[in-house]
Amino acid sequence: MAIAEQGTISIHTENIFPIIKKWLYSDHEIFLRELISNAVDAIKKMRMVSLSGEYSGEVGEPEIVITLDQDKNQLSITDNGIGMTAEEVKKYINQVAFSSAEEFVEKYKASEDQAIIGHFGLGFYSSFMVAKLVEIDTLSYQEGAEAVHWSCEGSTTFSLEASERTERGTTITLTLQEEEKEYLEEARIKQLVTKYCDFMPVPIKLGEEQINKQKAPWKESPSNLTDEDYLEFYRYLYPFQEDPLLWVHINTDYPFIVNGILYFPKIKPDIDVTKGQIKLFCNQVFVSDNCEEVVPQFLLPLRGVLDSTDIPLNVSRSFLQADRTVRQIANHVAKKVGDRLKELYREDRAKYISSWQDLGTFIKFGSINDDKFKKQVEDILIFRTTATLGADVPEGEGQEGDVWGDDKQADSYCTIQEYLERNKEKHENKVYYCTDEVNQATYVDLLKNQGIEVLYMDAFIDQHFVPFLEREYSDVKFLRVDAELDETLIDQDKPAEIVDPNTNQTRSDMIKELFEKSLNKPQLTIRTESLKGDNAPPAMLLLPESARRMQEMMAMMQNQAVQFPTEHTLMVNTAHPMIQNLINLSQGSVISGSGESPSAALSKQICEYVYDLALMAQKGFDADGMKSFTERSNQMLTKLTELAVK
Ligand SMILES: Nc1ncnc2c1ncn2[C@@H]1O[C@H](COP(=O)(O)OP(=O)(O)OP(=O)(O)O)[C@@H](O)[C@H]1O
Repeated sequence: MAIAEQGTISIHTENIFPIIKKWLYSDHEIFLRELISNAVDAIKKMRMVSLSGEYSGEVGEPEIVITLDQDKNQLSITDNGIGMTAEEVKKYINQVAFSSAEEFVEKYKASEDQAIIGHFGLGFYSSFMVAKLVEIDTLSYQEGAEAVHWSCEGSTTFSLEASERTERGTTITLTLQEEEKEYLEEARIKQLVTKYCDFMPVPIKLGEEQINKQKAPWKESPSNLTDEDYLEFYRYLYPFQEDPLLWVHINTDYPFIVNGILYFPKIKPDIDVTKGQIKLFCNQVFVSDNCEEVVPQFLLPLRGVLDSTDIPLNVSRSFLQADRTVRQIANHVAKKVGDRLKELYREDRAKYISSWQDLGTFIKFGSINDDKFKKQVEDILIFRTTATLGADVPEGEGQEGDVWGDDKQADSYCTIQEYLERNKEKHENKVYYCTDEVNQATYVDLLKNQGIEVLYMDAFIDQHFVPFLEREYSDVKFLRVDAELDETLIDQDKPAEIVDPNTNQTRSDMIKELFEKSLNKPQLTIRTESLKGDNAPPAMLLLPESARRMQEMMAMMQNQAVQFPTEHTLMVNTAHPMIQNLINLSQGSVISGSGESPSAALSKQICEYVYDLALMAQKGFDADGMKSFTERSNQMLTKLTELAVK
């Protein structure tokens, strides 16, 4: 079809009112935030005009007063700001979406701390979400200005007339709709002022009483704040919570403006890392608790306040995420957080270490999630080690409850790089780690006694962090202490002694066979080695790293507890005197009638017992295992006592 007509689609203002009323903001309560923001702006503008010398009269103490009139069903907000002339009312109020803020700021070139809140020229109209009648009573600061009264009942018609007002400033009076009467309750208004306007820089009064805190600590210079000030602010924002570990004060005005105080709380295991607790402000006006779009995910466990006029807050979430400035701000905040951690590491190592349990979770989570952050913190990512590296903590500084315990003996911590460097000669590109200090104690001891250093990776997050480290250090092998025997633990020099000339069997072969027969578990691999060191146990279980990981992964995917791997190795220490005795015992010549000799039966029982003990060192027993272990123990003790009394 040929184009018959072209034109411009016209929008009628009549259509705009219902939209404002219904959909401008889904939350009706924010009308109060908008009107108070306008009042604060008017007061700031007055100060600016006065500073510019354009106004020489008294500015007076700034204040905003909220009045509630139950009888008239009215809520009003009065400020002693700049006021408006009839011309300004026509220009700024009648023309919806024509904000004077840009124009004003351009004219007076506002300094940063005087920044104006309003930008869009729609905030005022949000009052129609709750009011059936809105009135403005205003007198401009300008010489010779006449007070005016504007009123509108939520249609496109308004009336503008002269007013009796004699005081400079503006009063906005809302006659509330029937279903919005909650805004006549003092408690509701106080709650809203605390939520949105608590830190606005002008006293807000309900009658005689000031109901906002007014001071915004994040706008202060850090040098003016003491530790107690920071803690007090935290307790105010998050009452009944444990004090934070540390904080970072962000004060940036180039290339974007962002102020804030972020706190590191103690991290609870049940913390929801998808929900942020940082409060977003725009020019000291509370905007939202949803900081998920503005700060990188790994920073979500942090708490506190971020305030920026450069975050476009009236836009959709997806737009926010894609916004370049927002991304820059997010990166900047992350960098500041990293810097603060590095500063603590440098300047107060003892505190860093004593807070490591919480900071570590955060730093590891951040490293996994953000490459830039990882690079920033990799030199301060530490692990507790079995090596004694000299005191990280000066003598006498240990406190009860600190990681180095009551005996003031500091645990040592080091980075992966330091570990690798230090152990290069002994075992290049291998990291031995322990995930459970209690259950893996035997293995850790064995390695420690042979001078092999072990790192503790026993934090909740380490299960995910070890695979991450493996990707990072691709040529390094990470071995859990029970995964493999290090060559240095094995006495290689012991000659394979042939003890049975008929079969050519060595002692090791015989031990292996004895255990295989006695235990009769096809999935269990028996391995024999002669271990160095007097304290080496008679036997221990080895869980191959890859099989164990696979099991852990499956358990995680199915949301089940990790099962003990059925495929494992019982490593029998042929150098242990008990194992050596066992061979002699199994070959014992006592034959009693038909069947097994008593000594062979006893050696079988001891084999089972040795396996029990090795299992117990790893994971403990289930109910059946415990029962047979107790039975076996009692039988063995009975035999021992029989021997003793003979
Ligand atoms: N209490 C007041 N005193 C003086 N001028 C006011 C007052 N309230 C509103 N105005 C004027 O009306 C204009 C429009 O206000 P409105 O709240 O609609 O938009 P805004 O504050 O500029 O932007 P936003 O939509 O972000 O709130 C303001 O820019 C200001 O010039």
